[in-house]
Amino acid sequence: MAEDLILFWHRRDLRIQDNLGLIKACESSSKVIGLFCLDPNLLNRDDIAPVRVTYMIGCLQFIQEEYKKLGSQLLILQGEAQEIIPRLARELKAKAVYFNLDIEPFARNRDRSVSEALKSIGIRTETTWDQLLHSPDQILTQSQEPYKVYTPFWRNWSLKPKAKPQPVFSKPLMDLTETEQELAKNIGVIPLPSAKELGFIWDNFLILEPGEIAAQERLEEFGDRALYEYDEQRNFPAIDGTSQLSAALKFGVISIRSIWQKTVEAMENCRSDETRNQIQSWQQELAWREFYQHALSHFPELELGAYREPFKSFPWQNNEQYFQAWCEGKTGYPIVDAAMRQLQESGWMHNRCRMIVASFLTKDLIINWQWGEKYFMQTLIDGDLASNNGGWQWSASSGMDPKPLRIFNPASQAQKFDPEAEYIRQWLPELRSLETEQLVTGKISSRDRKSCGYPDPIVDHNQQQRLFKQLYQEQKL
Ligand SMILES: Cc1cc2nc3c(=O)[nH]c(=O)nc-3n(C[C@H](O)[C@H](O)[C@H](O)COP(=O)(O)OP(=O)(O)OC[C@H]3O[C@@H](n4cnc5c(N)ncnc54)[C@H](O)[C@@H]3O)c2cc1C
Repeated sequence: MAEDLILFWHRRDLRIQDNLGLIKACESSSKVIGLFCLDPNLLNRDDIAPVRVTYMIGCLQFIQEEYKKLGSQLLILQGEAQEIIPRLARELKAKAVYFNLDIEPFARNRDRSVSEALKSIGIRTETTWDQLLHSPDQILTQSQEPYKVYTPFWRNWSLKPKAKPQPVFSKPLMDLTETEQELAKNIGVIPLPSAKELGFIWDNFLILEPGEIAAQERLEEFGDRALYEYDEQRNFPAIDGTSQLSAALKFGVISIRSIWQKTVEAMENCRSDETRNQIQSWQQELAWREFYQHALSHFPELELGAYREPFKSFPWQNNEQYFQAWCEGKTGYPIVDAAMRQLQESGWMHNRCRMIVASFLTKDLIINWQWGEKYFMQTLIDGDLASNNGGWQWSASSGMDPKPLRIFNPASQAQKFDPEAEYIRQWLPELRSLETEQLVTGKISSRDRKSCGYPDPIVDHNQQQRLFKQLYQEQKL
């Protein structure tokens, strides 16, 4: 008897190993064909970063090769998912379409439409949670409500047992027949295009090589080295002290279970509470990722604006020239500009600096955090709705958070976290000749600024901070 044909739809799980939905599909049949949809509803948005698409295409190329090794293939479709997937499934007489669940509002609506369209033609869908250690309905307060504050969420989440990664997957699979192959072509299966062919140009380096091998190697390397000093080093942008795995996590190029397992093994090997705390500090960051995904799943309205009611009508000043200067790294505040140049040139920014530039945009320039949120999505390799929205709302004080007003002083931040100005010099080479003291305090004379071709500060931090506080009080926030 011929094997049932199952389509496995990849989305934020661009890997073969420890992919729970894919494993489930392969348990039900040997004829599993991978599928990825280049959907214009996503690719034509105005907040897509060329660096992110470049990384994603590289990861797709990688799993195409992996499917070939298993004897099957990854089909690339171009078109609206709800239209083209049911058409392909019907033409190929697929028995079912399997996929892993997502929490983003767009994805949830799309998945509903795809599932309904498939159901109407008699094709089953099977779904699995894969991108989180705990799905949103597993972590609730005693009164079965979603958490709105991180610390109690962490207490509950950290105590729950966590699944281990699945054994290495190497089951041989069957491919399409020649006739099925022809049918697929007629439906609109295309060769994998390059990012450039899709209109996204990124000619700089990528902080992480695409594909699951590179992500696993990065995890190994980080786990053997920086993990044991994470808490001490994670706030210093000049130190290579964080994993830089965020893009791999965003696209599911590595599984969250294998990442967690690395921390469990590291905990087992450590001899002191001090080292345990360093590892736990990284676990807490992984929990922030889940906290924001749970929040967006329970409160999809977060995508559209401020969580806290009074912030919905905050009188942002939205000066477009200031915004331009911020984007280009020309505010005249060295730590802010260094961070924005890191973003432009590498498509990634250190977390400490994300907090500094977000505070500067909202509290010093008094510009709506949603402008910054969008700019980050347009430029970040790891741009992710839940984490980015969460990070921006945290910085703007508009989110679910008990401590509402945070204003970072750029000079104090630089003095504390880049005391030798190494990071500033790396990303602002025009300032390399200046004294460290000048760079971290930002106290640079107009004459020195001119001779380095570096702008005067566009605003005065103390003045703007007072103005922001006044506006904040007036809103009775
Ligand atoms: C304004 C702002 C915007 C942000 N936008 C994004 C974004 O678009 N995408 C994104 O992945 N992260 C975002 N973050 C969170 C954080 O800055 C990055 O996840 C982190 O810098 C990635 O570097 P890493 O992989 O070396 O992190 P590590 O320190 O090695 O942490 C490991 C992983 O934990 C997760 N993580 C760490 N910190 C956070 C956090 N604060 N919130 C949520 N998850 C976290 C990430 O998946 C990260 O890869 C944002 C933070 C702020 C303040």
